[in-house]
Amino acid sequence: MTPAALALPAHVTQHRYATASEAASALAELAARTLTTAIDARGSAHLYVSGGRSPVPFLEALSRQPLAWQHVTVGLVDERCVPADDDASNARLVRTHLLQNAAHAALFEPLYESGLDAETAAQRADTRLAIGPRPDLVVLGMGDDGHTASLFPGAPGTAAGLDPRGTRSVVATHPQTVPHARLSLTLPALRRARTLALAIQGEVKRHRLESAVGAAPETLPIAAMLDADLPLQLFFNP
Ligand SMILES: O=C(O)[C@H](O)[C@@H](O)[C@H](O)[C@H](O)COP(=O)(O)O
Repeated sequence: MTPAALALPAHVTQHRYATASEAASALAELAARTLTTAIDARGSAHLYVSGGRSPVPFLEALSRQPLAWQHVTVGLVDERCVPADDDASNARLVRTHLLQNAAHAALFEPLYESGLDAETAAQRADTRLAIGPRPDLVVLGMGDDGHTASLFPGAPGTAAGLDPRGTRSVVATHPQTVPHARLSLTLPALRRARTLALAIQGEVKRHRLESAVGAAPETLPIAAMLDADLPLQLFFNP
């Protein structure tokens, strides 16, 4: 049964599904359409994905989508400051679950350079992204605490990352609730996306997202992504 609509503003387009598998397939189809449209229009496409546990079905479904993957560059919205072969690495997650099947032909741009401290790595990534093209699709997740990318409530670095007038594309954050320093795309960088999607699951996240409407981004960073001038494609399953 399709879940009830979430109490969100009208500019949030809601795609609600009974199961994680259905939601993942639908998001993968949106991604394939978006990337193909970008390639047809500009000859290339740039996709930025999130890490964590819940994106795996989406990444696996997207890897099987038949499109001109050789013209697609895949990036990360955030990363843990760990070696690329660490279980916690989002680069490892993407290499394992997305860069396979048809999508093996895509170009991958990691965010973190192993061995660097978080601040130096953030500056290096910022330099790269600052001159990069607009993302065609950014796919965000959200933690139970309302963090998105690696912009965690109250964490050192998050305020700089949420500054709508900030000039950085990438910041280092140091959340106390997770074991590793992080790199995160900033709000201005995320808002450059031509298409922005958010995929969440379960009632805890449903209520956290609904409570973010009108909330201060410092307390609930996901609130910054609910601005009226930022169309958002929400994918939800219980
Ligand atoms: O590196 C990360 O952990 C993600 O980018 C992060 O922002 C994620 O989207 C949320 O933590 C939700 O994670 P789950 O989907 O595993 O709940």
